[in-house]
Amino acid sequence: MEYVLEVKNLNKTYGKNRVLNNVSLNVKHNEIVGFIGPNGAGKSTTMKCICNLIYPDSGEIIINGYDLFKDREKALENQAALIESPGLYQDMTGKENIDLIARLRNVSKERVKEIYEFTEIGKALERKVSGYSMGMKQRLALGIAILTKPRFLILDEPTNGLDPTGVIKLRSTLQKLVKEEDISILFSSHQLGEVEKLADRIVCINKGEIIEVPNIMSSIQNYIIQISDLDTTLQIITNIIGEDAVEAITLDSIKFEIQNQDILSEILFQLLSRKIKIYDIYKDNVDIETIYEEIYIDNQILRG
Ligand SMILES: Nc1ncnc2c1ncn2[C@@H]1O[C@H](COP(=O)(O)OP(=O)(O)OP(=O)(O)O)[C@@H](O)[C@H]1O
Repeated sequence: MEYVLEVKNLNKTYGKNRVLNNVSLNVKHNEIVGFIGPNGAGKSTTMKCICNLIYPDSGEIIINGYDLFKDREKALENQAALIESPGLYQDMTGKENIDLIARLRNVSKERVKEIYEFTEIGKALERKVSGYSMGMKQRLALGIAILTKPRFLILDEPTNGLDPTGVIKLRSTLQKLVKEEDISILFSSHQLGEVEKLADRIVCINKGEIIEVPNIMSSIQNYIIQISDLDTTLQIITNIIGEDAVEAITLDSIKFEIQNQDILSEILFQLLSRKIKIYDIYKDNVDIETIYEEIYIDNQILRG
């Protein structure tokens, strides 16, 4: 099955306020999708609909092939969610929290052991949750969420409240989930750097509508090249791609933007044939903040 989540034409109004307008998005098998958008854009509302916590006015949600509104139990069986702060029993130990849910859901002893390991909480699993750091609580909650081996995980702002170490650890935990547990993930976040590092793909929402992410992430490639002769190199690259796409950034390095690999080959060929030494060349990725600015700040239509 290609998709673990298909959301089609979701609409939701609160009174006269239309908060979701024909929202459609999907998550493919083994994919991590980042869901971004400004405050009040509709991220949580979309996620709550997917988790069946609220009903949309219209639209379709299919989880692992099961229609959420026609085959609710089967659809939800394949899904786990952390929507608000982890709902853990603070007066119980980490282990007791896991064991309790495992008993309620008939989870095997073997799986429970796997989850102890997964949390990477170690001996502290014997301590009360009230003394845990935010990161430990989150890993525990994630472990509990995946006890029943769901296919799809939905996380609303999972990096909220985590310190930098917690954020780095969460990233590796989620990547491990995709690899080892065969899980696909949809997560929302305001921390653009995190989205960029974690997501395979980004879905943007603004004022209740999904916006196409400009394809600049894949089509534009920025390179930085360090060379022996700045002036001649500038001239060669400018002749090939025009002066707007080239910029000297230090006394011996140049940044340039190309649309396809053939142009890069042409540039390198010409530099080498003019006996210019290339000390270093590397790709400078278009960062997500540039994309965010382009979508939400520079775009007049969206601003209005
Ligand atoms: N229960 C509710 N009753 C009325 N309006 C609501 C309700 N829940 C959300 N809204 C409105 O729906 C819109 C979308 O809110 P939502 O929480 O989905 O945004 P969000 O993208 O998750 O924002 P944030 O990044 O701030 O969490 C907002 O205008 C919000 O005020």
